[in-house]
Amino acid sequence: MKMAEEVILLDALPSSFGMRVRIALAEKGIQYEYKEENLVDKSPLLLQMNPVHKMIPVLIHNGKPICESLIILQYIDEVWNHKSPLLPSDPYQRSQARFWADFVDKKIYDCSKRILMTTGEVQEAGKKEMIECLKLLEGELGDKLFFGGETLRFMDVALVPFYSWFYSYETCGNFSLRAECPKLMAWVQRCMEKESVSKSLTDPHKVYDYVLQLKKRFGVD
Ligand SMILES: N[C@@H](CCC(=O)N[C@@H](CS)C(=O)NCC(=O)O)C(=O)O
Repeated sequence: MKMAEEVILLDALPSSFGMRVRIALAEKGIQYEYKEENLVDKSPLLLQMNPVHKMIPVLIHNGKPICESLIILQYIDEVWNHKSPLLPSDPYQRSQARFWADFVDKKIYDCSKRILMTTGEVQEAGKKEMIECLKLLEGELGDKLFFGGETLRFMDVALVPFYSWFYSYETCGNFSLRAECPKLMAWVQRCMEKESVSKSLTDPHKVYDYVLQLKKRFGVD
């Protein structure tokens, strides 16, 4: 890394989107300063660096902010292109990795919210759709070791943080994702063998504590 590079990550431990950035920085071997944000009392720095969405994660590289986790991953890949490429060089393969990462953002997050923050029929529909989505992802993984093929790439980094939330989905939804999606679980284990992943993922029980706080705050039981 060049001298005088300053890399700061504004993040919150339970955030899957933040975990993505932590994994990418670890894959690239980038030293950075981690700053935990309190999302119910956001810092002036976060409001200044992400005035549009006021959300974490934000990567601040030499004073300049980059927002939105998937955009941050692409930025990291372009700036630190000396090792561990996240996106493939072939344009079609790149488009496919981006497509599936976008699918995760459009579907998985939405199903999670229904599983964690609703009850009854809405929650049931969320559970059903989550299983459908994960099975679809299993199909895309096929017999490959990783979504990126032989090694961890963009789509793996985009998806694996949600594993930290699986325990909460299963506990709140009273169902077993592990039983439904064994191939995906085997992929999670392969990802977890990488230090960049195991060190970046937040303990599922800590995520669950956070979920319980959220439920209390929003009056969901
Ligand atoms: N699309 C965004 C989502 C980021 C996001 O949802 N961040 C949440 C925490 S997980 C946040 O900062 N929430 C604060 C708020 O909504 O006020 C990304 O990929 O970075």
